[in-house]
Amino acid sequence: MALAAARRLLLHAGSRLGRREAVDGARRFANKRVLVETEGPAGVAVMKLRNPPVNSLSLECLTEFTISLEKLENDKSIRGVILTSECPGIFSAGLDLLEMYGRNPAHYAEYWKNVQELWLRLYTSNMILVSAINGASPAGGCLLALCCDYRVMADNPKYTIGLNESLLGIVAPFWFKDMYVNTIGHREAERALQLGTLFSPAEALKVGVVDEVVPEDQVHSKARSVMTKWLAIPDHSRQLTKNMMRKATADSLIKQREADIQNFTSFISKDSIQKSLHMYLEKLKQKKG
Ligand SMILES: CCCCCCCCCCCC/C=C/CC(=O)SCCNC(=O)CCNC(=O)[C@H](O)C(C)(C)COP(=O)(O)OP(=O)(O)OC[C@H]1O[C@@H](n2cnc3c(N)ncnc32)[C@H](O)[C@@H]1OP(=O)(O)O
Repeated sequence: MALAAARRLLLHAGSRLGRREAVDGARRFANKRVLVETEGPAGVAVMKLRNPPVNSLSLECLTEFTISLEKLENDKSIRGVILTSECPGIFSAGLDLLEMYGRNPAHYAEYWKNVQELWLRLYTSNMILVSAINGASPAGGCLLALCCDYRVMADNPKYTIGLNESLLGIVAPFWFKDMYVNTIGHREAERALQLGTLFSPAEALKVGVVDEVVPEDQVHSKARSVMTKWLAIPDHSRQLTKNMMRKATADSLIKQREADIQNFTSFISKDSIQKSLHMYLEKLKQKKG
């Protein structure tokens, strides 16, 4: 209930801001953790995640992300979205570990429902989505990128991307796995999921996790030029084709959303899984020295 009210408030606040900030034909609206600007080719919005330090997908961040996407979907003048990050060196650290650790089952269920919601919206969006991956992109960060129609990654060996859940002692759910298989094929996905591989940009390009790797200062211009190419395709034929390619994968989650929430909740509540997450969080802390 509280979340629904927050959602209504944010939608309202976002539209007021959108009107107030219209300058020279460029428009912007912002929630606290997501900034949306329309700039560059007509009909294109740039969506920037800004949830420092690492753009982890907290419940608030997921909610704001979903609302921003909903607003763009409802704006018939927008045909494409470039998804990127405002946090230096980080695209997104993925799901917020603190939402999955030390909470109660009701919280886990609420969190997972919102993860599902964002994924379904992104993966089945009628808009053209291009990701400009300008930093590290593990797990849920990689998931965001995989939802896009095209992925451009910065050529910086410090940035890695992949579904690394197994390294945390957790398991990527079937719909993460399905999308990985759809993108890189069964054998590569099987190996990368078991090993929790985080690919360098060059490796990611080789296996097909990303479509293009460019010098860091060209990620945004390349994403824009890719977008221009995709915009040249008639929307109706592109959208029907996208739907044909993605519907079965999305439907398999839609058919069992409740069961998936229950699976997640009981899995993440297990003592052994909480212990693994605790150890992983400690490791992240120790890394700082
Ligand atoms: C058949 C039965 C199966 C049943 C299955 C059921 C289904 C179960 C499904 C369960 C699956 C759940 C899916 C999860 C997907 C995820 O996305 S999990 C998250 C994975 N993310 C990561 O592993 C990233 C971890 N972070 C990093 O590697 C690094 O932080 C970074 C490379 C992103 C950035 O490095 P750096 O710039 O050096 O920053 P740090 O000092 O490491 O971090 C700063 C600060 O942020 C905290 N932090 C980092 N990541 C996260 C995160 N994901 N969530 C929350 N917080 C994070 C980090 O701890 C630091 O905090 P402090 O400053 O120390 O407080």
